[in-house]
Amino acid sequence: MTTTTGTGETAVAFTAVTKTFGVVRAVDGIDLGIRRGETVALLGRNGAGKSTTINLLLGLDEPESGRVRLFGEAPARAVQAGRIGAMLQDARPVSRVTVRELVEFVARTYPRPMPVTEALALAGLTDLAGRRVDRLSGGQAQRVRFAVALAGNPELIVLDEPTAALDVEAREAFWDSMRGYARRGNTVLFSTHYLEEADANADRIVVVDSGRVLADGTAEQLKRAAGGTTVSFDLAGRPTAGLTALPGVTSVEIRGDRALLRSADPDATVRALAAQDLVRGLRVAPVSLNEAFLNLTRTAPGAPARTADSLEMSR
Ligand SMILES: Nc1ncnc2c1ncn2[C@@H]1O[C@H](COP(=O)(O)OP(=O)(O)OP(=O)(O)O)[C@@H](O)[C@H]1O
Repeated sequence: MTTTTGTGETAVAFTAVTKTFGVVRAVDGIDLGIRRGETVALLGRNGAGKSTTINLLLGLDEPESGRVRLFGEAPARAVQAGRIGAMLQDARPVSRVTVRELVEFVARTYPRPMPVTEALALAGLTDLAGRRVDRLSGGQAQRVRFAVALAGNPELIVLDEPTAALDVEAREAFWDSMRGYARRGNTVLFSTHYLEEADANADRIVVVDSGRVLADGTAEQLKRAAGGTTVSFDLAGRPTAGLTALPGVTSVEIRGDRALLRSADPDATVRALAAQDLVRGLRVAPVSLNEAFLNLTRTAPGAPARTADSLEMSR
Protein backbone atom coordinates (compact mmCIF):
# COMPACT_ATOMS: atom_id res chain seq x y z
CA MET A 1 0.00 0.00 0.00
CA THR A 2 1.25 3.48 -0.87
CA THR A 3 1.48 5.88 2.02
CA THR A 4 4.20 8.12 0.68
CA THR A 5 3.35 11.76 0.42
CA GLY A 6 4.78 14.47 -1.72
CA THR A 7 5.71 12.39 -4.72
CA GLY A 8 4.40 13.45 -8.11
CA GLU A 9 2.78 10.07 -8.59
CA THR A 10 0.66 10.05 -5.43
CA ALA A 11 -2.69 11.81 -5.72
CA VAL A 12 -4.16 10.84 -2.35
CA ALA A 13 -2.36 9.70 0.79
CA PHE A 14 -4.17 8.82 4.02
CA THR A 15 -1.83 7.86 6.83
CA ALA A 16 -3.39 6.29 9.97
CA VAL A 17 -6.38 8.63 9.77
CA THR A 18 -9.05 8.51 12.48
CA LYS A 19 -12.26 10.43 13.10
CA THR A 20 -14.80 9.76 15.83
CA PHE A 21 -18.22 11.22 16.49
CA GLY A 22 -18.95 10.62 20.18
CA VAL A 23 -18.59 6.89 20.60
CA VAL A 24 -18.73 6.15 16.85
CA ARG A 25 -15.36 5.53 15.21
CA ALA A 26 -16.44 6.67 11.76
CA VAL A 27 -12.88 6.39 10.39
CA ASP A 28 -10.69 4.05 12.38
CA GLY A 29 -7.08 4.14 11.23
CA ILE A 30 -7.29 4.34 7.44
CA ASP A 31 -4.12 4.04 5.37
CA LEU A 32 -4.83 4.60 1.72
CA GLY A 33 -2.72 5.63 -1.23
CA ILE A 34 -4.17 6.48 -4.64
CA ARG A 35 -1.83 6.94 -7.57
CA ARG A 36 -2.27 9.65 -10.16
CA GLY A 37 -4.48 8.40 -12.99
CA GLU A 38 -6.23 5.68 -10.97
CA THR A 39 -10.02 5.36 -10.77
CA VAL A 40 -10.88 4.00 -7.35
CA ALA A 41 -14.28 2.96 -5.97
CA LEU A 42 -15.01 3.23 -2.27
CA LEU A 43 -17.49 0.52 -1.41
CA GLY A 44 -19.21 -0.12 1.90
CA ARG A 45 -22.49 -0.65 3.68
CA ASN A 46 -24.56 2.25 5.06
CA GLY A 47 -22.60 3.92 7.84
CA ALA A 48 -19.32 2.25 6.83
CA GLY A 49 -17.46 5.56 6.82
CA LYS A 50 -17.38 6.48 3.12
CA SER A 51 -18.75 10.02 3.39
CA THR A 52 -16.60 10.77 6.44
CA THR A 53 -13.54 9.58 4.51
CA ILE A 54 -14.49 11.83 1.58
CA ASN A 55 -15.07 14.82 3.88
CA LEU A 56 -11.63 14.31 5.44
CA LEU A 57 -10.10 14.00 2.01
CA LEU A 58 -11.61 17.31 0.90
CA GLY A 59 -10.57 19.09 4.09
CA LEU A 60 -14.24 19.66 5.02
CA ASP A 61 -13.43 17.93 8.28
CA GLU A 62 -10.19 17.50 10.20
CA PRO A 63 -8.87 14.10 11.26
CA GLU A 64 -8.40 13.51 14.97
CA SER A 65 -5.13 11.81 14.29
CA GLY A 66 -3.20 10.83 11.21
CA ARG A 67 -2.65 12.84 8.08
CA VAL A 68 -4.29 13.45 4.71
CA ARG A 69 -2.31 14.76 1.74
CA LEU A 70 -3.48 15.52 -1.80
CA PHE A 71 -0.63 15.75 -4.30
CA GLY A 72 1.63 16.23 -1.29
CA GLU A 73 -0.34 19.23 -0.02
CA ALA A 74 -2.86 19.83 2.74
CA PRO A 75 -6.39 19.23 1.38
CA ALA A 76 -7.53 22.86 1.81
CA ARG A 77 -4.60 24.14 -0.27
CA ALA A 78 -5.14 21.62 -3.04
CA VAL A 79 -8.87 22.41 -3.15
CA GLN A 80 -8.24 26.16 -3.25
CA ALA A 81 -5.81 25.77 -6.11
CA GLY A 82 -8.54 24.03 -8.12
CA ARG A 83 -6.65 20.73 -8.20
CA ILE A 84 -9.64 18.89 -6.69
CA GLY A 85 -13.23 18.77 -7.93
CA ALA A 86 -16.02 17.33 -5.84
CA MET A 87 -19.57 16.19 -6.28
CA LEU A 88 -21.16 15.65 -2.91
CA GLN A 89 -24.49 14.12 -1.95
CA ASP A 90 -26.08 17.24 -0.52
CA ALA A 91 -25.28 19.73 -3.28
CA ARG A 92 -28.06 22.34 -3.33
CA PRO A 93 -29.78 23.13 -6.62
CA VAL A 94 -29.59 26.76 -7.75
CA SER A 95 -32.33 28.37 -9.74
CA ARG A 96 -32.88 30.89 -12.53
CA VAL A 97 -29.40 30.78 -14.09
CA THR A 98 -28.64 28.75 -17.18
CA VAL A 99 -26.31 25.77 -17.20
CA ARG A 100 -23.59 27.77 -18.95
CA GLU A 101 -23.94 30.74 -16.59
CA LEU A 102 -23.60 28.53 -13.55
CA VAL A 103 -20.50 26.74 -14.83
CA GLU A 104 -18.97 30.08 -15.92
CA PHE A 105 -19.61 31.55 -12.49
CA VAL A 106 -17.91 28.65 -10.71
CA ALA A 107 -15.02 28.58 -13.21
CA ARG A 108 -14.24 32.24 -12.48
CA THR A 109 -13.54 31.39 -8.82
CA TYR A 110 -10.55 29.22 -9.79
CA PRO A 111 -7.06 30.29 -10.80
CA ARG A 112 -6.75 28.01 -13.85
CA PRO A 113 -10.27 26.96 -14.85
CA MET A 114 -11.20 24.53 -17.58
CA PRO A 115 -12.65 26.36 -20.63
CA VAL A 116 -16.40 26.34 -19.99
CA THR A 117 -17.25 24.88 -23.40
CA GLU A 118 -14.90 21.99 -22.66
CA ALA A 119 -16.42 21.33 -19.22
CA LEU A 120 -19.90 21.35 -20.74
CA ALA A 121 -18.85 18.99 -23.53
CA LEU A 122 -17.13 16.60 -21.11
CA ALA A 123 -20.26 16.48 -18.96
CA GLY A 124 -22.48 15.92 -22.03
CA LEU A 125 -24.23 19.27 -21.63
CA THR A 126 -23.44 21.05 -24.88
CA ASP A 127 -27.04 20.88 -26.07
CA LEU A 128 -28.40 21.97 -22.69
CA ALA A 129 -26.05 24.92 -22.12
CA GLY A 130 -28.84 27.51 -22.49
CA ARG A 131 -31.39 25.67 -20.33
CA ARG A 132 -32.23 26.94 -16.85
CA VAL A 133 -30.77 24.68 -14.19
CA ASP A 134 -34.07 24.42 -12.31
CA ARG A 135 -35.73 22.99 -15.42
CA LEU A 136 -33.66 19.86 -15.78
CA SER A 137 -34.34 16.19 -15.13
CA GLY A 138 -32.55 14.45 -12.25
CA GLY A 139 -29.98 12.93 -14.60
CA GLN A 140 -29.35 16.24 -16.36
CA ALA A 141 -29.01 18.06 -13.02
CA GLN A 142 -26.47 15.49 -11.93
CA ARG A 143 -24.45 16.18 -15.09
CA VAL A 144 -24.52 19.87 -14.23
CA ARG A 145 -23.03 19.03 -10.83
CA PHE A 146 -20.36 17.10 -12.68
CA ALA A 147 -19.62 20.09 -14.94
CA VAL A 148 -19.39 22.31 -11.83
CA ALA A 149 -16.93 19.84 -10.31
CA LEU A 150 -14.88 20.06 -13.53
CA ALA A 151 -14.92 23.87 -13.68
CA GLY A 152 -11.64 24.39 -11.81
CA ASN A 153 -9.86 21.98 -14.18
CA PRO A 154 -9.10 19.50 -11.38
CA GLU A 155 -6.55 16.68 -11.50
CA LEU A 156 -8.60 14.67 -9.00
CA ILE A 157 -12.35 14.40 -8.83
CA VAL A 158 -14.22 13.01 -5.84
CA LEU A 159 -17.76 11.77 -6.26
CA ASP A 160 -19.94 10.74 -3.33
CA GLU A 161 -22.57 8.31 -4.66
CA PRO A 162 -22.77 10.16 -7.97
CA THR A 163 -25.49 8.04 -9.53
CA ALA A 164 -27.85 7.57 -6.58
CA ALA A 165 -31.43 7.89 -7.84
CA LEU A 166 -30.50 7.97 -11.54
CA ASP A 167 -32.11 5.63 -14.04
CA VAL A 168 -30.03 3.18 -16.05
CA GLU A 169 -29.68 5.44 -19.09
CA ALA A 170 -28.68 8.49 -17.03
CA ARG A 171 -26.16 6.36 -15.13
CA GLU A 172 -24.58 5.12 -18.34
CA ALA A 173 -24.34 8.68 -19.67
CA PHE A 174 -22.77 9.81 -16.43
CA TRP A 175 -20.12 7.06 -16.43
CA ASP A 176 -19.30 7.82 -20.07
CA SER A 177 -18.51 11.39 -19.05
CA MET A 178 -16.50 10.27 -16.05
CA ARG A 179 -14.43 7.86 -18.14
CA GLY A 180 -13.74 10.66 -20.63
CA TYR A 181 -12.32 12.71 -17.77
CA ALA A 182 -10.27 9.77 -16.42
CA ARG A 183 -8.84 9.02 -19.90
CA ARG A 184 -7.09 12.38 -19.80
CA GLY A 185 -4.84 10.96 -17.07
CA ASN A 186 -6.88 12.34 -14.18
CA THR A 187 -7.61 10.62 -10.88
CA VAL A 188 -11.11 9.67 -9.74
CA LEU A 189 -12.40 8.50 -6.37
CA PHE A 190 -16.08 7.64 -6.12
CA SER A 191 -18.26 6.00 -3.52
CA THR A 192 -21.14 3.80 -4.52
CA HIS A 193 -23.57 1.15 -3.33
CA TYR A 194 -23.82 -0.28 -6.84
CA LEU A 195 -21.28 -3.06 -7.02
CA GLU A 196 -21.66 -3.44 -10.75
CA GLU A 197 -20.68 0.22 -11.16
CA ALA A 198 -17.54 -0.32 -9.15
CA ASP A 199 -16.80 -3.42 -11.21
CA ALA A 200 -17.37 -1.65 -14.54
CA ASN A 201 -15.77 1.73 -13.84
CA ALA A 202 -13.01 1.37 -11.26
CA ASP A 203 -9.43 0.15 -11.71
CA ARG A 204 -9.43 -0.68 -8.04
CA ILE A 205 -12.00 -1.19 -5.29
CA VAL A 206 -11.47 -0.28 -1.65
CA VAL A 207 -14.00 -1.94 0.68
CA VAL A 208 -14.54 -0.11 3.97
CA ASP A 209 -16.48 -1.27 6.99
CA SER A 210 -16.67 0.21 10.49
CA GLY A 211 -14.23 2.90 9.39
CA ARG A 212 -11.52 0.47 8.31
CA VAL A 213 -10.21 -0.78 4.99
CA LEU A 214 -11.37 -4.39 4.73
CA ALA A 215 -10.03 -5.14 1.29
CA ASP A 216 -8.22 -3.30 -1.46
CA GLY A 217 -7.69 -4.64 -4.94
CA THR A 218 -9.14 -5.10 -8.42
CA ALA A 219 -12.64 -6.54 -8.77
CA GLU A 220 -11.02 -9.82 -9.85
CA GLN A 221 -8.76 -9.90 -6.79
CA LEU A 222 -11.71 -9.23 -4.47
CA LYS A 223 -13.74 -11.99 -6.06
CA ARG A 224 -10.87 -14.44 -5.75
CA ALA A 225 -10.00 -13.45 -2.18
CA ALA A 226 -13.56 -13.49 -0.92
CA GLY A 227 -14.79 -16.71 -2.36
CA GLY A 228 -12.63 -17.97 -5.17
CA THR A 229 -14.32 -19.82 -7.96
CA THR A 230 -17.31 -22.12 -8.03
CA VAL A 231 -16.75 -25.47 -9.73
CA SER A 232 -20.00 -27.42 -10.16
CA PHE A 233 -20.89 -30.71 -11.84
CA ASP A 234 -23.55 -33.45 -11.93
CA LEU A 235 -22.89 -36.21 -9.44
CA ALA A 236 -24.79 -38.76 -11.52
CA GLY A 237 -25.24 -40.87 -8.41
CA ARG A 238 -21.56 -40.90 -7.49
CA PRO A 239 -20.59 -40.63 -3.80
CA THR A 240 -19.69 -37.24 -2.35
CA ALA A 241 -17.15 -38.46 0.17
CA GLY A 242 -13.68 -37.18 -0.60
CA LEU A 243 -14.74 -34.03 -2.48
CA THR A 244 -13.61 -31.76 0.37
CA ALA A 245 -10.12 -33.28 0.13
CA LEU A 246 -9.67 -32.36 -3.55
CA PRO A 247 -6.94 -29.81 -4.28
CA GLY A 248 -8.03 -26.18 -3.92
CA VAL A 249 -11.46 -27.00 -2.50
CA THR A 250 -12.52 -24.80 0.42
CA SER A 251 -16.17 -25.86 0.75
CA VAL A 252 -18.63 -28.32 -0.71
CA GLU A 253 -22.37 -27.92 -1.14
CA ILE A 254 -24.70 -30.56 -2.56
CA ARG A 255 -27.88 -29.35 -4.28
CA GLY A 256 -29.95 -32.27 -5.46
CA ASP A 257 -27.71 -34.22 -7.81
CA ARG A 258 -25.32 -31.34 -8.31
CA ALA A 259 -22.12 -30.67 -6.36
CA LEU A 260 -20.93 -27.09 -5.92
CA LEU A 261 -17.32 -26.75 -4.85
CA ARG A 262 -15.71 -23.48 -3.85
CA SER A 263 -12.12 -23.56 -4.98
CA ALA A 264 -9.10 -21.36 -4.46
CA ASP A 265 -7.33 -23.19 -7.31
CA PRO A 266 -9.95 -24.12 -9.92
CA ASP A 267 -7.41 -25.54 -12.41
CA ALA A 268 -6.18 -28.07 -9.86
CA THR A 269 -9.72 -28.89 -8.77
CA VAL A 270 -10.88 -29.49 -12.35
CA ARG A 271 -7.84 -31.71 -13.09
CA ALA A 272 -8.58 -33.81 -10.02
CA LEU A 273 -12.26 -34.11 -10.98
CA ALA A 274 -11.33 -35.10 -14.53
CA ALA A 275 -9.03 -37.81 -13.18
CA GLN A 276 -12.07 -39.26 -11.38
CA ASP A 277 -14.31 -38.78 -14.42
CA LEU A 278 -16.51 -36.31 -12.52
CA VAL A 279 -16.99 -33.82 -15.33
CA ARG A 280 -20.57 -34.29 -16.41
CA GLY A 281 -22.22 -30.82 -16.73
CA LEU A 282 -19.03 -29.18 -15.46
CA ARG A 283 -19.22 -25.41 -14.91
CA VAL A 284 -16.49 -23.13 -13.67
CA ALA A 285 -17.57 -19.61 -12.66
CA PRO A 286 -16.05 -16.86 -10.53
CA VAL A 287 -18.13 -15.69 -7.57
CA SER A 288 -19.96 -12.46 -8.29
CA LEU A 289 -18.71 -9.19 -6.84
CA ASN A 290 -21.96 -9.10 -4.82
CA GLU A 291 -21.10 -12.42 -3.23
CA ALA A 292 -17.50 -11.31 -2.63
CA PHE A 293 -18.70 -8.09 -0.99
CA LEU A 294 -21.15 -9.92 1.25
CA ASN A 295 -18.51 -12.45 2.25
CA LEU A 296 -16.06 -9.69 3.10
CA THR A 297 -18.44 -7.51 5.10
CA ARG A 298 -20.14 -10.44 6.83
CA THR A 299 -16.94 -11.04 8.79
CA ALA A 300 -17.00 -7.43 10.07
CA PRO A 301 -17.08 -5.81 12.59
CA GLY A 302 -13.97 -7.10 14.24
CA ALA A 303 -10.50 -7.54 12.97
CA PRO A 304 -9.93 -6.42 9.39
CA ALA A 305 -10.30 -9.45 7.15
CA ARG A 306 -7.08 -11.29 6.41
CA THR A 307 -7.92 -10.89 2.74
CA ALA A 308 -6.92 -7.24 2.99
CA ASP A 309 -3.32 -8.22 3.69
CA SER A 310 -3.15 -10.82 0.97
CA LEU A 311 -4.64 -8.41 -1.56
CA GLU A 312 -2.32 -5.61 -0.62
CA MET A 313 0.63 -7.92 -1.01
CA SER A 314 -0.48 -8.90 -4.45
CA ARG A 315 -0.75 -5.28 -5.59
N1 LIG B 1 -21.72 14.52 11.89
C1 LIG B 1 -21.87 13.32 12.46
N2 LIG B 1 -22.23 13.22 13.76
C2 LIG B 1 -22.37 12.03 14.36
N3 LIG B 1 -22.17 10.83 13.75
C3 LIG B 1 -21.80 10.88 12.45
C4 LIG B 1 -21.64 12.11 11.74
N4 LIG B 1 -21.27 11.81 10.48
C5 LIG B 1 -21.21 10.46 10.38
N5 LIG B 1 -21.54 9.89 11.58
C6 LIG B 1 -21.53 8.44 11.86
O1 LIG B 1 -20.31 7.91 11.40
C7 LIG B 1 -20.51 6.64 10.78
C8 LIG B 1 -20.01 6.70 9.34
O2 LIG B 1 -20.89 7.53 8.58
P1 LIG B 1 -20.67 7.86 7.05
O3 LIG B 1 -21.70 8.88 6.67
O4 LIG B 1 -19.25 8.20 6.83
O5 LIG B 1 -21.00 6.48 6.35
P2 LIG B 1 -21.26 6.12 4.81
O6 LIG B 1 -20.44 4.92 4.53
O7 LIG B 1 -21.06 7.31 3.97
O8 LIG B 1 -22.78 5.72 4.84
P3 LIG B 1 -23.95 5.82 3.70
O9 LIG B 1 -23.65 4.77 2.71
O10 LIG B 1 -25.18 5.52 4.49
O11 LIG B 1 -23.93 7.22 3.15
C9 LIG B 1 -21.98 6.33 10.93
O12 LIG B 1 -22.15 5.54 12.07
C10 LIG B 1 -22.63 7.70 11.11
O13 LIG B 1 -23.80 7.58 11.87
